[in-house]
Amino acid sequence: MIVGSGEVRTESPKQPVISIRDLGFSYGESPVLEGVDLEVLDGEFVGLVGPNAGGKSTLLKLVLGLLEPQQGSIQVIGQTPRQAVRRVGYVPQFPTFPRDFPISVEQVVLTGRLGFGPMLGWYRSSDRTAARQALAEVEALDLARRRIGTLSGGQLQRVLLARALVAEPLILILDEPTANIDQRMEGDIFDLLARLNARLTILVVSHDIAFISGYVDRVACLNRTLVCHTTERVDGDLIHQLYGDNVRQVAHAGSGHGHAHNLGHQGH
Ligand SMILES: Nc1ncnc2c1ncn2[C@@H]1O[C@H](COP(=O)(O)OP(=O)(O)OP(=O)(O)O)[C@@H](O)[C@H]1O
Repeated sequence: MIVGSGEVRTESPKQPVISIRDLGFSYGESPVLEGVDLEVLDGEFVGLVGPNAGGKSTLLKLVLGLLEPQQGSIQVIGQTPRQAVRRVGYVPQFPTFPRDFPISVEQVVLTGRLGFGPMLGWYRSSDRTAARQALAEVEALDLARRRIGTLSGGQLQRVLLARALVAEPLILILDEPTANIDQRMEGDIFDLLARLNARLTILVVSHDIAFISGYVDRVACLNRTLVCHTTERVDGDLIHQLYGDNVRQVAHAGSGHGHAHNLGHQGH
C-alpha cells in the first residue's frame, strides 16, 4: 500500500503466471523430478540452474506441455500448459543447421506466426511486418535475407529469440541461450533479455549461476528437487552445494560484472 498526501493507493500483488505444485516425473524407474514447487510471478526474471541431468530440460518440457506431469500440477497463466502454449515463447537449446540449408532468417522468424491467422496457407503482410519488427527488436534486421545456416552462434540465438517474440508471448522460456557463444555475446544476449523483461516474464535455464545472478531476480536450483534463492544468496557456498567439486571459477576478463563462471558443464 502506498500512502502519500492524504491519498491511499493499493498496489495489486503480482500474480503467478507459472504455478508448479508438488510436481513429480520419471522416464522409467528413477525419478527425474520429485516434489517440485515453483511460482513465477508476472514480470519476474527467473534463472533455472542445476547440475547435468538435474531435470532442467524435463521441467521446461512439462511447462511447455510437451510432457504430462505424473504427479502434482502445472498451471500457466491459469490454464493447462497445452492451453497456454500460444502465450509462451520458447527458445530451444542451440539447434544446428547445415550451412546451405535453404531457408532464410526471415522465413525462420515467420514460422513463429504459424497458426496465427484465420486461414491456412501463406503468411499475410501483417505477419511479415511482425517478423521484421521482431528482428529489429533483437537488432538482427540486417540478417533477414541471410541463410540460417550461415549465422554465428550469437546471431542464431537472436534470430530464435525473434521467432519466439513474433508470436507475441507473455512468457519467454529459454534453454541455455548462451551455451555455445562467447562471453561478450553472452552479456549482449542477457542485456537484451533484461530489456525484454520490462514487458515479459522470463524463465531462463543456464549452467552459469554466477553470471545469471547479475541479471535475474531469483535463481531456482534444480537437482531432482527444487530450491529457490534470491540473487543475494548466490555465493561460493551455494554454488558448491549445488555443483560439488565439479566447479571451477574463473574471472570474466574485462566483463565488469565481477562474476565467476561455473565450468561444471564442459560437456556442453
Ligand atoms: N526422453 C528421455 N528418456 C529417458 N530418460 C531421459 C529422457 N530425457 C532425459 N532423460 C534423463 O532424465 C534425466 C534429466 O534429464 P534433463 O535433460 O531433464 O536434465 P538437464 O538438467 O536438462 O541436463 P543438462 O544440463 O545436461 O541438459 C537425465 O538422467 C536424462 O538422462
